[in-house]
Amino acid sequence: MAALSGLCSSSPSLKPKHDRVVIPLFRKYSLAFPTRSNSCSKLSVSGEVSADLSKTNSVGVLKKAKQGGLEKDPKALWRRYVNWLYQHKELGLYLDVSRIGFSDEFVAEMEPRFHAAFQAIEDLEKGAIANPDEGRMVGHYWLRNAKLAPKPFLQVQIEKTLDAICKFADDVISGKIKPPSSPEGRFTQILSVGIGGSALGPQFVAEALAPDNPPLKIRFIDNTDPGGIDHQIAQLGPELASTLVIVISKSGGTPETRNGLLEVQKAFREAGLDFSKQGVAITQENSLLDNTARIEGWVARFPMFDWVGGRTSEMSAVGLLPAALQGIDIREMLVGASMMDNATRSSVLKDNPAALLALCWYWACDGVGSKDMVILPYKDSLLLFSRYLQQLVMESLGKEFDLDGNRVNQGISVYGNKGSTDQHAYIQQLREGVHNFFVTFIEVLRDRPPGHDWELEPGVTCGDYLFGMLQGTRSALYANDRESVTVTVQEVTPRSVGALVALYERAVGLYASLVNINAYHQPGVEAGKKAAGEVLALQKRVLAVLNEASCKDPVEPLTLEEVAERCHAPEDIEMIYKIIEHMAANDRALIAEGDCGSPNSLKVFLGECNLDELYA
Ligand SMILES: O=P(O)(O)OC[C@H]1O[C@H](O)[C@H](O)[C@@H](O)[C@@H]1O
Repeated sequence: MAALSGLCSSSPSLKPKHDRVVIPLFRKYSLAFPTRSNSCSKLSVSGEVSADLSKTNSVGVLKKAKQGGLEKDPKALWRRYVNWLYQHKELGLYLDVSRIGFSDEFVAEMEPRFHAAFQAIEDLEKGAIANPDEGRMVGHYWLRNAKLAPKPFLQVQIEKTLDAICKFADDVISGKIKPPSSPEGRFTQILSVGIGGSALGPQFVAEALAPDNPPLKIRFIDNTDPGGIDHQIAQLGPELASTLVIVISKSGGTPETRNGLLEVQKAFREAGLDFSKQGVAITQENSLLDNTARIEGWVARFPMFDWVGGRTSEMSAVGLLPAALQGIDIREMLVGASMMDNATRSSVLKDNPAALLALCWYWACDGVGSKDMVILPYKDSLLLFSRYLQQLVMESLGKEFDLDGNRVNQGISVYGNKGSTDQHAYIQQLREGVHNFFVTFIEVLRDRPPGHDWELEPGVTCGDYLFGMLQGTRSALYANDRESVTVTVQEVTPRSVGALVALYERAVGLYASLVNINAYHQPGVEAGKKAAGEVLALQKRVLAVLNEASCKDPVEPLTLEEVAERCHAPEDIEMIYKIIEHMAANDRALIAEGDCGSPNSLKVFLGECNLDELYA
């Protein structure tokens, strides 16, 4: 036992005697490697996709090497484990890639791609326009080490914002900044309104790190679901008077967030509270949200920077302000991230855990996303890590075109909750069913704070069971040729969480370079938003048509076809049916006669006629 804790501890006195000898991999091999333009079929943006394009994106030896199968000899496997084990001593973080079956030939063949990827990351950190489509720099790495920022004014912005966050959080927690009409005389709750990258990081960190009794408890409105919003507000009850509402939106114009804000402001009005005395905005300067907050005189405003993307904004005000208000040590989060950033700057593959992850992803997914990434933290507090990674990985990597305009339909699907809970849900399929995934186990060595554990049977604690479940599942999956990566941390602390975030941010950036895509834009998201806008515009036309018919005397009920005709949108009849069905279910003064199950039988009119609108 003593030997084990010595091996795994980050305490300097318990360090292993010999450092692992690192062989600079990229000097060892000098195999020829096809250039990117040779290795990828050149297709024009408008060109047809080759059915087998995916295979041309894989390095040549990939398929051949895979046919060899996974190493099963225990001695050879142990050698592989020891040979490839990555350790970050100071962070107490380990990465085991031995259960991914890549071969030395594959590693060698990936060398030129990694060279290019390391160069791209170096350029990005120096301020290159790493998001070419949007002409933006990508600077989330500067947030945890402002000295890296390419311009002095950026450095000042970062440091000033961090100081302002810490001071504001201290003032709120101490009661220096307080709500005007709360009996407690201080803020007790945070209601965070935001979506996507403006919610997922804060949600993950709150679940992972908030103390049992935080100075302020946090709740989230991360959708435009009226039921969900009502639930959050109802749960706050009278504590609305002591709730600090943080509205987070980089663009400051995201509809779901705007709606959440309007709903919360209505609740404040109804409770006789002044929202402006309890509202905080985190957004880009001069955005709609920023201007609203400034004009209405909200309690505080914090900036989001143009060069920080939503999904990599956890170390900006987006993640740091809510965390600080919950009593989480945000400077420690930044230290953890910065230490990991240093490690993942190495251009020696074996020394760079993010590069090792990217290598594993490429191998497991054939460089084309052919397998899903199942994230299994064996720790309840890390439950939301997979949801956080879903956006980070899928919004970054899920791209139709590569940087040369070839249609590649890249991406890696991410899902997972936690172990051992998931063992009683879907691990059956992972072990025996369709083989379309690889697993990432997240192992946390410390079960409980020192002095709190006890043996629930001789020699065995509750945490030993969790440990056994993880190891058992890893072995059972591997025995059936299911590959896995294991990331091990000592404890879930602000430092280790910061490091995990930074590890995956870098792995995504490197992997994006390996497959030659822009990880920092999200053109596909616009399509859904645009379509949603069109639905709402159509709904307004439907209402106008129905109003006109309903103002006639006698009222003229219309069939769906007639509504569609009068909206000049016969091709949208199905959408018109869905609009009417939704409005009818929500007491919108709309009367639908007939059977909703037989749409052609429906006749629709409004229960009241609005003459003002008719003649507007
Ligand atoms: O922070 P916001 O501007 O409100 O954006 C929130 C989210 O909106 C979009 O859907 C983007 O695809 C996400 O990357 C972003 O995080």
